[in-house]
Amino acid sequence: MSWKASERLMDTIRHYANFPATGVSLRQMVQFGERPSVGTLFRASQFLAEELPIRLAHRVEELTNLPDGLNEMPSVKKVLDWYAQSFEEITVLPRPNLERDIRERLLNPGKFYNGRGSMLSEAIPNPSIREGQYASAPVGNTGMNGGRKHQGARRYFAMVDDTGDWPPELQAYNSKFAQCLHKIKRRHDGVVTTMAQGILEYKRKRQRMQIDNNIQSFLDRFYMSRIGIRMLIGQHIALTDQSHHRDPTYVGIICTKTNVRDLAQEAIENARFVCEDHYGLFEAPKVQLVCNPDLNFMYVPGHLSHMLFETLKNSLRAVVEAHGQDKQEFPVTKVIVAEGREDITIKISDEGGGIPRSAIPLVWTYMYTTVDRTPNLDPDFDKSDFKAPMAGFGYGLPISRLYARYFGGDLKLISMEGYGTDVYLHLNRLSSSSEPLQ
Ligand SMILES: Nc1ncnc2c1ncn2[C@@H]1O[C@H](COP(=O)(O)OP(=O)(O)OP(=O)(O)O)[C@@H](O)[C@H]1O
Repeated sequence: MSWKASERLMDTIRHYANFPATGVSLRQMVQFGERPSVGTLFRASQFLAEELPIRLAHRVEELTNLPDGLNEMPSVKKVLDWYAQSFEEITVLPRPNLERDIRERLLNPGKFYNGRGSMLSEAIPNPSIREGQYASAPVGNTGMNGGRKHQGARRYFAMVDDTGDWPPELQAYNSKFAQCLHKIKRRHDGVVTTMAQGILEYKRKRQRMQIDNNIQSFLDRFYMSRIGIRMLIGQHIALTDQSHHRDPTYVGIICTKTNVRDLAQEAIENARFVCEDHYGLFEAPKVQLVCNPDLNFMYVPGHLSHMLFETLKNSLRAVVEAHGQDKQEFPVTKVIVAEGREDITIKISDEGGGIPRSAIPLVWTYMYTTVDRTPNLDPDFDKSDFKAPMAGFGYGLPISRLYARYFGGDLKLISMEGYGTDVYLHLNRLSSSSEPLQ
């Protein structure tokens, strides 16, 4: 790979990094409906063609300025190059030249659509975070009163009329743009593993056991931003690709009727399977699930599966290790799902001996694990987004908490040392809260 960012590109990146990211809510993401029109998709592409470079630019800036030589680690540089290259690909993609009336139609959809054009439910602040907790750069420092004005002009969703007679350039641009996003998504598949590798390189070089608070909060911001970028990209690709017959409960990758019991059951089976496999058990410890079978809500099934699988794996591991692999019977882990007006809460209770209180803050740090041997980190090992290339890296809990917070939920852990652990996964069902990026 000989790609290298030019000085000019870095200048453009610095310019984009002056603008704040615009958070989008789950509710806004589903407003597209099952089959958005060419015009609507084009508007969304235009939003993303500015928003994604802004988000990527913030990451490049942060990676460039990482303290204490962390920015010099080969794997960190590799990640930085991916971000810069993706930034370039989006910003150089030629936009179509549109006739005036088409531009009018796109910009003032209301006029053509019985006044229902650009309706948009506003995103409310994310309740799970302190203001600015995952924000990229000091906002306010945007010069030319840039940020705000710029932000107001851009909307993620605008319903544009669906008469079908859009010029072919629009359709062509939409599919080029989606292809470009697809390529970028694939390029970034290995970011978590490669970044983890970079942190390992740093820890070895500096002979550090743990990472400090600065680096911890950088990683939180970095991975949170990655969740958002991939969410927007994944959503856009899925919305554009209307070739196959889709499930009507899906809008992009969001399922408007995510069935909690089915997903939990599947996560339990997967975690038990991994546990049997890992410890060579005839039968993994049992898990009891208490959940209303009709409980559905709007969510991204991939995110929920990921969080459940990670926490269940932890519980099963703790149970087996606390009671000994040679046991015939283990205490049952309980998964209780409660349905409130605001939240759906999933409690995972195990009798795996708990965690000492002094170690609780550590479980949220990256790279904290009680697995003796961290597995070999080959960035190509498993590039799938959700499955567990991280086994034994200590990424399970902190990343799951980011997923929960991303849509206004949270992940909490309470332990009784000597007995077991309760993990509470709160999922916000109002879903109008913004991505926690501002
Ligand atoms: N239910 C639990 N009971 C006891 N200890 C736990 C439990 N959940 C997590 N831990 C402790 O917290 C540590 C960190 O958990 P985390 O899920 O972040 O990483 P990991 O399981 O070690 O590796 P990974 O999840 O990345 O494969 C674990 O190594 C374990 O010591």
